[in-house]
Amino acid sequence: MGMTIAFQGSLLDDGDGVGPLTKIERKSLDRGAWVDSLPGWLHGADDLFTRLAERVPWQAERRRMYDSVVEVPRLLSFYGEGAPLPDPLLATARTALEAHYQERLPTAGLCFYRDGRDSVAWHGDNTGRGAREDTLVAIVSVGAPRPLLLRPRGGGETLRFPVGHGDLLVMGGSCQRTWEHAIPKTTRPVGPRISIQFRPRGVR
Ligand SMILES: O=C(O)CCC(=O)C(=O)O
Ligand SMILES: [Fe+2]
Repeated sequence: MGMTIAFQGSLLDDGDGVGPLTKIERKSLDRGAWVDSLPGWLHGADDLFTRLAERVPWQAERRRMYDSVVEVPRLLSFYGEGAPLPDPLLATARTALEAHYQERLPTAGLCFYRDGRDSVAWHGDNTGRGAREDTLVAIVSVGAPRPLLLRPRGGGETLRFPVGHGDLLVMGGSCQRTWEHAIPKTTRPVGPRISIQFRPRGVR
């Protein structure tokens, strides 16, 4: 906690930085899952969007689906353990999250949703130990908001969290095993959004 206060002070000077995580709100979901959310957590989010859009080596990926090869409907970039993050503000965000949750979050996955045709289908981040253990996935969003949807695996009410412009959303507990999340496609005109997912070792 002392750490949180220390870097807040040092970052307020130039407008960039993160707010106090003490204001985060937890919503308990059933089956041992929870979601923490803090809108507008990251200051300077719009400039960060511009920097990331320009500087990150974005990749279009193709995946095999049955007999055909399909383009993944978003651009991706992955910063594995030890890889320097593409922006100092992301390093600040990670340090704050690690201090708050008392857990190392050494990998960062970045997704670029260019427009409403880009999306991510229903899934849990349960490759690796997320398949069996409780995990934490912290998502920082910059650019235009898109709804992140959450629903219990096997059916149930869908929850909707609009995320963009510096919002923080953290999925925890059993969330990756017992719930699924998605960013649905939309035909409405929407601006581009970049999502940064911080994860513990062995979670993907
Ligand atoms: O764009 C997001 O915030 C979600 C991305 C996601 O679920 C994933 O990459 O696993
Ligand atoms: Fe995910």
